[in-house]
Amino acid sequence: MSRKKTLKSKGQTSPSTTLPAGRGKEQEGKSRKINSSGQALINGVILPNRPSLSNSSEFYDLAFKVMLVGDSGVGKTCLLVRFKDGAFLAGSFISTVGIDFRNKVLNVDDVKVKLQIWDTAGQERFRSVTHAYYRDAHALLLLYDVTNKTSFDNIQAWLTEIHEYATQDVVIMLLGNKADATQERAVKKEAGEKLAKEYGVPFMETSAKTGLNVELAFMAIAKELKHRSMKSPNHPKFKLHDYVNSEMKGTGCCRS
Ligand SMILES: Nc1nc2c(ncn2[C@@H]2O[C@H](COP(=O)(O)OP(=O)(O)OP(=O)(O)O)[C@@H](O)[C@H]2O)c(=O)[nH]1
Ligand SMILES: [Mg+2]
Repeated sequence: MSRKKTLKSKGQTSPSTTLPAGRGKEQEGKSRKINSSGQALINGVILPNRPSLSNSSEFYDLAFKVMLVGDSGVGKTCLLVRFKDGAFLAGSFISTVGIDFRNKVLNVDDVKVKLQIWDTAGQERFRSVTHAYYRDAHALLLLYDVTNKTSFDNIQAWLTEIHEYATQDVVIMLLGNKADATQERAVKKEAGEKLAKEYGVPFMETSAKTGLNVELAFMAIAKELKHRSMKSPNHPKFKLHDYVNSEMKGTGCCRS
């Protein structure tokens, strides 16, 4: 496999992936408009141009799109900032408007895997914007907040939405965030485990505040996507559930 330096021209596909030409169902005809600057608008929200996976100057071998989804306030933006910058956004909560993305290249068993991570707005009014991006996603990190029972109860609805808009083989992982907030905890870890088992998805508790399992969540996704795209009879099968269960740390630790 040759290591590529990415090209800057628009519309090029990555070595590992092709971008679907179409968009999510919701976007078709419904409330999609183009403004005078040529930008796409859904329900009045300006959509950022979806960057090509290869549109960066970083070296990588494989590239994938990962989406963060879940109710507003569960900690999607904080999780991404912790992963990308190793910092925690404490203080006042600034809700994401529309959608944003950050890139990070991980070294997975000597293969450079670039994750383009899309941070979506959890607020209901931006839902149609989020729908438009599901189809391009290779993996979804679905978050709830362990201090907010409603965000946990809404996971089922999120999964229904995912099954409607995302591709069939999208990798899904369930994360119970804010595991550091022991005093305010409203959802037991066992409840998260049970729900994840019901839906057959891997699960872990995370904390954007302490960094608990944050690196692991993204690394596990990167490993799974890498193994899927490099399938070869000589490589032993990667088992995402087993990897997560063996590497996961419980609350009280500060793995980052
Ligand atoms: N204690 C604790 N607080 C957290 C954690 N992650 C996020 N928060 C806090 O939760 C609030 C919401 O975090 P965000 O990351 O902005 O939430 P979001 O999911 O991006 O919300 P939307 O953009 O509206 O969808 C902020 O006040 C954060 O400081 C965590 O791991 N532990
Ligand atoms: Mg946000």
